[in-house]
Amino acid sequence: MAINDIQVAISDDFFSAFARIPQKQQTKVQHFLTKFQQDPTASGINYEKLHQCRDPRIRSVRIDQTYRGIVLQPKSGNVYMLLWVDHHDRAYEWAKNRICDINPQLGAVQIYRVTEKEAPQTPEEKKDSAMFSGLRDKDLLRLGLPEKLLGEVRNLETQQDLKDFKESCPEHVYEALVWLSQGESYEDVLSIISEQGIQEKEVVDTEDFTSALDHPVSRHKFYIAATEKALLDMLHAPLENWRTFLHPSQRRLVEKSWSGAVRVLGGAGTGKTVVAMHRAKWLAENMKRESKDRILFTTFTRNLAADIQANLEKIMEAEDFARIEVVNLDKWVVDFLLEQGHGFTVDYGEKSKELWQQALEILPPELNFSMGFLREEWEEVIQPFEISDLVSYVRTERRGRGIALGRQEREGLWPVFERYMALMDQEKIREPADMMRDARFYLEKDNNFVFRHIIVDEAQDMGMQAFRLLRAMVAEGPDDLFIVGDAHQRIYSVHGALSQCGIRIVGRSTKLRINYRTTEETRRWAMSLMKDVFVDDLDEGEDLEDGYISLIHGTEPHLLAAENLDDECDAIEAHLKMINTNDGALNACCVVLRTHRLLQLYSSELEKRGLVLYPLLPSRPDDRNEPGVRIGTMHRVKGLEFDHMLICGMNEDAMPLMSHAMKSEDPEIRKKAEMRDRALLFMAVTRAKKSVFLSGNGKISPWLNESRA
Ligand SMILES: Nc1ncnc2c1ncn2[C@@H]1O[C@H](COP(=O)(O)OP(=O)(O)OP(=O)(O)O)[C@@H](O)[C@H]1O
Repeated sequence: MAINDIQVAISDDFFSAFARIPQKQQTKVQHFLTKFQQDPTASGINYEKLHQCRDPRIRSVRIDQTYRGIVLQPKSGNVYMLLWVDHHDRAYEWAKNRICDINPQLGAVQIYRVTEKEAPQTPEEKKDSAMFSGLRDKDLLRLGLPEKLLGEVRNLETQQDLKDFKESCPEHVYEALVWLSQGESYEDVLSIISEQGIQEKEVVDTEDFTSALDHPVSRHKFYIAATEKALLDMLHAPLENWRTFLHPSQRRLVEKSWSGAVRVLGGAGTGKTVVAMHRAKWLAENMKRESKDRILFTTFTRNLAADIQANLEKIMEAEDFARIEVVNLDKWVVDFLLEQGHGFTVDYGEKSKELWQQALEILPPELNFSMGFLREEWEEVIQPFEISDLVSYVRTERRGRGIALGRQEREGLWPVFERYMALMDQEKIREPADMMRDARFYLEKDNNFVFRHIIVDEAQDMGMQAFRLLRAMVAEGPDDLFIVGDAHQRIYSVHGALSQCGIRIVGRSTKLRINYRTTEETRRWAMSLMKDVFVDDLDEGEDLEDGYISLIHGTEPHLLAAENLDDECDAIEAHLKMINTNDGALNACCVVLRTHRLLQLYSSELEKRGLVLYPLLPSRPDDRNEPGVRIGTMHRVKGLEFDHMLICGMNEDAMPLMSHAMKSEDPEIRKKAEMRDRALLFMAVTRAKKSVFLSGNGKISPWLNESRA
């Protein structure tokens, strides 16, 4: 808010237009905005009425001789809205058919475009072939459709018509139309949007822009700078809309006090990380200044934690940011245990294989179980349920195991597990899950709640020990835990249901549904991979795939089955060259392979063809200023995004990978291993913003075949 209670609201379109004008004019716009924000009524600001403009409130303002800003000046009140900036002619053209008003049903500010000649608006006139012929005018208006667009909506017949209409339509109405066009019922769409705080109001003052700007839909569109500095920072920041323009469904989750732990599900690219970051910011900003409480923002992977830390620092004041610790959970545990004098080091599998071999020496010969089976029993039963003696082992239900074990077999197996534990003690090492358990014991012993709030990203990859530890790190109460995740992308851990770990989310569970990253074509292809499989909801229920949409469109994923490796690599090279010609920037392309062996093979093949490659390494962040096609294993791209994804080497033995788990005697373990690879492919595909290319050679992956059928 500037002086004299004058409000200057700036639309997201204005920022996009600003980013496109030359630097010289950008500087002039900044000078103009500083003046404008101080006093939009100053005599130096020349408001000019546009004669051909459909909206009588729209004016142009002079930036310099050739550039103009487009402003809305309501008849009454102290609100000024900046809508666009451009070269004189283009600015006038933009403004000509634009209308900015308050929707009489919802009370939100909307910007939309009417056609030169509005379609005839005979009430209830409907074509049978029209997409929304089943709905009455009043139903459409209830969704917030501006009355002036009713005729156009009545004329929409195909998906393409709907796509073309996107530019004219307010975004939240377009979302509702897309849901309807995908077969969601009108009632379901109403309930999705009312969940976002978008509801019909009984009384709306269509001249009260001050109140209307507070509506969640308006806040998704307009930015009100609190200070001059905030405005200038906003102009200087690269244009990343998520920093400011949260979708109503996202804002609702961020700015709310919850009575306990919250779970947020959402498909790939629906902004879970964005929401989690804004949640941390909101919590920090709403703490009492003198409070010593701390917030933990934790993730599964180290790289993501580093990214989030850098992003939070950009969007927060230093004083608030200082209250937040951003760290991946493994690292927090290691540091915490070190402080406690725990004396064990974490082993990520380097030493444990040898210890298993030693432990296996005492397995009675009549029990013919492989090392793989024993390790699975350890990871799926002993470790998560913290079994520490034979009596408990014999009594355990062994959920999720496909091979039954009788009492005698368990009695025979138990000494092997005991020996493995003793060897670990002797070597002073612990597996990551055991480190988590030990950390929890320390916390529980001292009743030590280290944090006031905890935010968890990538929760699908946290196992039971992680959830139990998180529960012990924060006292149960309002806003204690905020957990976001998507089990479609579980590529590491054994599933730990929240409720089994003491985390109660009943009545505080919600879903993000709009995909901001991938195209609708990619989203659907990825979803088809999960068509007939059970995907959990991080708890004991199922995450149904209904109700997700993407508002961006592109090409269908390109699938290629080559005769041999040479042909496949030639096709990859040709595809990359085509992208380079059409879209530039090879550094926004990423090639991924299932294994390190395949990564080496394809890297050398592609280099032979003269392509410059930039390997993705765990030790360094991806620096997009460096040239080269990005290349890495599929696991390496978790949490990242690229314009174009190329998923190569999709052969029968690579996807799903014929790993130990896939060869397990236990059908449940095979099923889980296959599911992990499906999730891995799902995750890799959904890293793409613009296009996806999938290729294999010889006998190709059944997943490429299935989707080609
Ligand atoms: N409100 C928003 N406005 C604009 N862009 C957004 C918004 N929310 C999210 N995005 C963008 O969408 C993309 C995906 O966001 P994010 O990484 O938070 O999603 P996610 O659900 O965590 O994804 P995944 O689970 O696939 O890793 C990012 O490019 C982000 O900047």
